[in-house]
Amino acid sequence: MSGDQAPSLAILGAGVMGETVLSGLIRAGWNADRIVATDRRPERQRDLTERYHITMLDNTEAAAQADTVIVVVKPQDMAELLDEIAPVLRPGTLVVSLAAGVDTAFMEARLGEGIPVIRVMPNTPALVDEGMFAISGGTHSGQEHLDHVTEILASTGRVVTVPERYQDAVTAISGTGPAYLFFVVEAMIEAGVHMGLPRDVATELVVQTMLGSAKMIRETGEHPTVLRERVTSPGGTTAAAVKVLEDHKVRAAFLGAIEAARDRSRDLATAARAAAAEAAAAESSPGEGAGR
Ligand SMILES: NC(=O)C1=CN([C@@H]2O[C@H](COP(=O)(O)OP(=O)(O)OC[C@H]3O[C@@H](n4cnc5c(N)ncnc54)[C@H](OP(=O)(O)O)[C@@H]3O)[C@@H](O)[C@H]2O)C=CC1
Ligand SMILES: O=C(O)[C@@H]1CCC=N1
Repeated sequence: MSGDQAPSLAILGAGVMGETVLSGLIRAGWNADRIVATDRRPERQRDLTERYHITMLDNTEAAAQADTVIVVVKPQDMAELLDEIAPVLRPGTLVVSLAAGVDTAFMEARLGEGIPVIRVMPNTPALVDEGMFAISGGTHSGQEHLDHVTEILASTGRVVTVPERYQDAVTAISGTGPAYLFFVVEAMIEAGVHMGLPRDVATELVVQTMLGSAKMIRETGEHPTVLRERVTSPGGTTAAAVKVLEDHKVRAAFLGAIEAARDRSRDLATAARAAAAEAAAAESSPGEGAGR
């Protein structure tokens, strides 16, 4: 472990999700001088420094100093980033990936023997401390690593440990899930506006209804079908609405959409491996165009 003064956590690739984690740590009381981050674009680096008072470094400087390195680049950029930091990691440094599709075997193969890795699927509601994180350990990680990552992430949401084989489905449900719910909210607001409600009134009605319904599911512990049935008066408005949703096969559309997300998560693993193979080919024959 590094000394008291050294940064103990590095966030490599501070885009949307990297900043979500970063802001959560700061809100949870982490001292900004214990966090370093990286990003490719200088204007983004300046912006993050101004807003969070953290130090922006390059990837190797950050990875060499931190006890825990969180990698949050797109799956296709992961091979290049892991190859860049592998030589500078100190033994025992924990590497945590938040990328969809990138499995622990892929990370371990690039980082080398003995580097513990954890795969996490986060979601953006962590920005308001209501995130959902599912974490899985790799071959060289133990319970202490899972506990450490749980402690870091728990400040911004709930954390569950799952077998890694569930991660593509998790990605489709909770990682991608906020987008489905935002989509439903958008559609309901537009319906309100279509029927003549002022947009701000429609938004207030829909957002509070979404929040209240989520809270009701959690706090009553009742099955959603039971809660829906309680809203559905015989011959009433809800029955009329649900019939239209069933006629349009909305339930089947959700199943299809979520399966598509799960399949895309699997494809991203293939894409990450293809990007790695392409980079290796370019490295071994630099004269043929794609060499760095
Ligand atoms: N957004 C979400 O809701 C969720 C995202 N994730 C995962 O998080 C990861 C990031 O997604 P997201 O935050 O949305 O994407 P972003 O594009 O917003 O963030 C990635 C950031 O990393 C930067 N970057 C890329 N390569 C490097 C590098 N080699 N060194 C330093 N910085 C680099 C990018 O810079 P540049 O813009 O120049 O490319 C960008 O700022 C993905 O793997 C995704 O699967 C997981 C769950 C939810
Ligand atoms: O769309 C994506 O690929 C990322 C992963 C889960 C949510 N956003």
